[in-house]
Amino acid sequence: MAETQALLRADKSKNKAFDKMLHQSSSNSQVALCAKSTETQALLPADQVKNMAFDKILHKSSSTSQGGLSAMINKDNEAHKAAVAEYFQHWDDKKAEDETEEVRQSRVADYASLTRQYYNLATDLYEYGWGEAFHFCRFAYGERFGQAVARHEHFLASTIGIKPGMRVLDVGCGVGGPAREIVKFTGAHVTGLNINNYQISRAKQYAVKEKLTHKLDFVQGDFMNLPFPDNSFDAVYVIEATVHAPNLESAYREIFRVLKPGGVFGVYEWFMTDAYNNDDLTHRQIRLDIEEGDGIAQMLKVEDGLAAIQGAGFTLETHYDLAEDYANETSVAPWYWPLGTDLRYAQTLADVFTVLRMNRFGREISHAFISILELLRIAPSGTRKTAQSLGKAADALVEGGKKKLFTPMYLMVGRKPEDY
Ligand SMILES: CC(C)=CCC[C@@H](C)[C@H]1CC[C@H]2C3=C(CC[C@]12C)[C@@]1(C)CC[C@H](O)C[C@@H]1CC3
Repeated sequence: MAETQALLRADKSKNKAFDKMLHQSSSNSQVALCAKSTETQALLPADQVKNMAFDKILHKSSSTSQGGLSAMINKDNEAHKAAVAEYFQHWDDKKAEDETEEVRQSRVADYASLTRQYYNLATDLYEYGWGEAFHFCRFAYGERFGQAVARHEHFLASTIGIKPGMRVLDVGCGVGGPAREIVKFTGAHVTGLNINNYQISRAKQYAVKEKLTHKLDFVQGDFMNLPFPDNSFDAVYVIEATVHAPNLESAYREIFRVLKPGGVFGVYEWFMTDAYNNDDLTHRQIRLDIEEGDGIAQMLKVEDGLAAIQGAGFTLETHYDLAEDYANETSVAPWYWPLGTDLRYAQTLADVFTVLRMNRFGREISHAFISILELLRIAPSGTRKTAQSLGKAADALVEGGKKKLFTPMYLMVGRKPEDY
């Protein structure tokens, strides 16, 4: 029964990258083998099996690599090329001035493969440049980069009241950096969910390495169709992930469904602010560059998010923009500073070196190096294009942050009514 339902729910859309590869790649027989390897896979929807096989071939053994750079060069070239083509078809030659609703809707319709392929391409660069927690944060006086990142996670965990013994869901868990930190900080059990197979396999490995497997599970799945029964979790959190949703209210409604009555949901959401004007071409270009370089089909405004969380059934308990904290509270640097050019915000000497892998200067050097690796065929085809697109997004994030058009940390806390 459950199997039939899973098959009925299967996304019928074709995985173009996989099909292209099947015809081009030297690893065809490997693809076929992977696609029908285990009994478990026979129970999964066909497209999910295909995606798993594709991702396995693309990443080869790089999911066990130590760091981003060595993982980056250990890829199947044909599969990487196919992933780049599938991802960038949505943005190549698309300019802000001639953006139409139709173009945006075609991205939205393809959100699942768009998000999956984005993280197939960007994960190693993220790990190399930023670390294992894929989100922004606020910075306090004298606080190291890593400390600030962890504090952002602690803040959400304590705001939604995560306690030892609770069962918690992390939606869009990346490679599990925040989930590991929240387990250590609270003693709760955390299940991480992610659409990208590669991120899930890395998250599982880090959990083993840090001896946390008794407190952590990682499950591959789409947050638009959560693979959990109703009323499963005491708390759910999202850190900068549901911006990939094709429909935010439906994503939040799934979270509402899996939460127990009285359970709490906390999210740091990416939004364009009230200051954003879509008729202003400069504003629109900033939004488009962020969307392209961050794998986002369509970014919404704060007002849409507030309507979505309440429309999903939550009682909204708290909402405000943590980015505003820089102006009036305890932060000494804006959230976007590590991507910019101003090294004076560094709180420790170590941060100067950390930030050199992320900021404008460091990016220019590392992206030139990556281009050489691709020319020498050490890095797979399309690595340079991906790095350039991430760089463009970084500039747009800084610009959007400076102009207060965009925030990556709009906090919303909602509760599922006790009597639901
Ligand atoms: C995409 C979403 C919803 C969240 C991720 C937020 C951030 C962790 C990333 C947004 C832009 C990313 C860039 C990098 C790391 C991760 C982000 C800050 C790099 C610094 C990684 C190293 C590359 O050489 C340059 C990247 C620029 C963008």
